[in-house]
Amino acid sequence: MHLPQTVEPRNPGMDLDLDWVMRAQANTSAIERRAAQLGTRRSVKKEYQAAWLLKAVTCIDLTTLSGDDTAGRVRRLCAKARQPLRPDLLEALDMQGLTTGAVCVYHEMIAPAVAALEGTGIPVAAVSTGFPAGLSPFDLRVKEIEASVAAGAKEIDIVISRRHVLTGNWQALYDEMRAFRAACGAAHVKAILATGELGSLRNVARASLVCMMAGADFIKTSTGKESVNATLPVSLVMIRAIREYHERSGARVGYKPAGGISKAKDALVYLSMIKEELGDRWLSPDLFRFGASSLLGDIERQIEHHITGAYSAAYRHPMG
Ligand SMILES: O=C[C@H](O)COP(=O)(O)O
Repeated sequence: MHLPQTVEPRNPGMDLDLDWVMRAQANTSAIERRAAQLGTRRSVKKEYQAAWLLKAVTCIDLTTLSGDDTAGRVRRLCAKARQPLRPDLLEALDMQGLTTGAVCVYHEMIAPAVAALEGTGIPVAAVSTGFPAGLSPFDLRVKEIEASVAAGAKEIDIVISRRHVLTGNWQALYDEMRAFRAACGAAHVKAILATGELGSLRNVARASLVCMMAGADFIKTSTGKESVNATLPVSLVMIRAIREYHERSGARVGYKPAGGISKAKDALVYLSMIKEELGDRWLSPDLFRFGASSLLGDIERQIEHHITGAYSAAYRHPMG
């Protein structure tokens, strides 16, 4: 089964609508109640879990973002992206063409990743713009994007300037994102909001809208380096901003929770939240990704458990 990856940008953006941005609110207690409900109930019936976990695999941006990354580590990561589960599991599931959604690395690791993924259709995503703090000079941040696109990255994960959000300078955030979008050219752009540093859910809602208005193809929670990374309340706020933006503009923007997602059961919660809040169209690697360095191992263990266990006959069932 071949699962082609799509990297076409799809959000043309729009003029900054400050009234809309300022109207954006987040009812913190209602959001937290809903998040608690999502986090504690069983998200997916047991007999369907293997099918959902296979879907999760296709949506992983398999990531290494460490100071001690080497070409060898990146090649091993790419081998895992090409064949994310053990061969016997893939054969049992008849999923030999299964791949992760992308591989995500720093700029210096793009070349070995591109070489290792040649001919697979798996895109290389590069973190950029002075990741993770985003505090290097603006012109260098733009040049970094251009260099990564020239090196073969098909997706660029930029970090926004948190200070623009914290000071309510929405025009500056919009202009910055617009410039990053332009520098990406045909590459797909994901805007990392670093939500753990934005101070409030209302700021998360407003920053999400501004980045989408400026043309972000995806909005992403975190770099993985903040002290608080992806959470369910933040995800609900961002997903609802995506829905609102789609209703108003017609454009579909993707969602990427990232940072600290390492358990298969958490992946199922995210997928079920996406299904309920945005619908099935978003349950696809072109509109949903997990940014994760250590999720795949647990998914592999859980899939093995499912196909060797009592639910082995049911893994082909549609998601329900
Ligand atoms: O963008 C991806 C994140 O940096 C990955 O975070 P993680 O290492 O906590 O999975």
